[in-house]
Amino acid sequence: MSTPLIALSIRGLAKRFGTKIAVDGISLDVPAGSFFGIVGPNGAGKTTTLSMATGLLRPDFGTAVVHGVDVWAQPLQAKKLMGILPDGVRLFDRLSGEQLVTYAGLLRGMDRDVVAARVGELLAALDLSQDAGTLVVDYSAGMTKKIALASALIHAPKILVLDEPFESVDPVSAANIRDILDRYVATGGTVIVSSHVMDLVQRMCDHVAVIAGGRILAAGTVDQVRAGATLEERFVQLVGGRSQTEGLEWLRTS
Ligand SMILES: Nc1ncnc2c1ncn2[C@@H]1O[C@H](COP(=O)(O)OP(=O)(O)OP(=O)(O)O)[C@@H](O)[C@H]1O
Repeated sequence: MSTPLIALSIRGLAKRFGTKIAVDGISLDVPAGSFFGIVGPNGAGKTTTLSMATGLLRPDFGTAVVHGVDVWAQPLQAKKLMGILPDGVRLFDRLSGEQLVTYAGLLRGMDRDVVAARVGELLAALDLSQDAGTLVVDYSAGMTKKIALASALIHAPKILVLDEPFESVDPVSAANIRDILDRYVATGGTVIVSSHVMDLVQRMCDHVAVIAGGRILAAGTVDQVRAGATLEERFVQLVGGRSQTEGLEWLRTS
């Protein structure tokens, strides 16, 4: 069997905030054309890792290479290859949804006519056409997530890195987004998603990495990692930390 092409290669990424080690030397290969899930408990280091891997947060140590391009040594070339949906996005929210996605396309150096056509299609696919003219500051949380996703897709990148893309998104929109991502992967694109929803990751992704305490606890195909159990069962086994329900005796109404 030939070695798979690697879309994203992370080596020894580490980040400390004061005394807190958020990411403690993470190495990971994401095969090209894979749908790769990143899961882990709150505070595990997922966002910090993805931010360092996509050029948003400078690592203390380590490297990230996207399709052979070093993210920190050649940021412009690397960013052309990536579409990023960061967590807690701060958008230019005094623009309308349509203006924001158009701006994202023009920033990428795309032709104005192509941008206009794609913006229309993206807004329709994400059920935002009705609100194309509404200012993003007036969007709901789910609508904001979707318009940020549209901005990440407009230039048809080779790799998509999506931090919690389904958070706050309604089930119909989530199904539409999954269809869009499935089609993108089927045509050779690579998707990396972080999520807390194990069931979703198990159904949607072909690969997964479990992160806790800034380290990788397991990584591989979903079937390898879950090893016969459900991903949720395996996650709880690996991560531990189910808290006792003792205590909180005061939390009752009678
Ligand atoms: N800018 C920052 N300053 C200080 N500490 C930070 C900063 N960003 C993250 N941390 C800390 O680093 C650790 C990892 O945070 P991170 O946001 O990467 O976790 P996460 O896995 O994405 O969590 P969640 O699932 O809750 O979104 C946490 O302990 C967090 O408090």
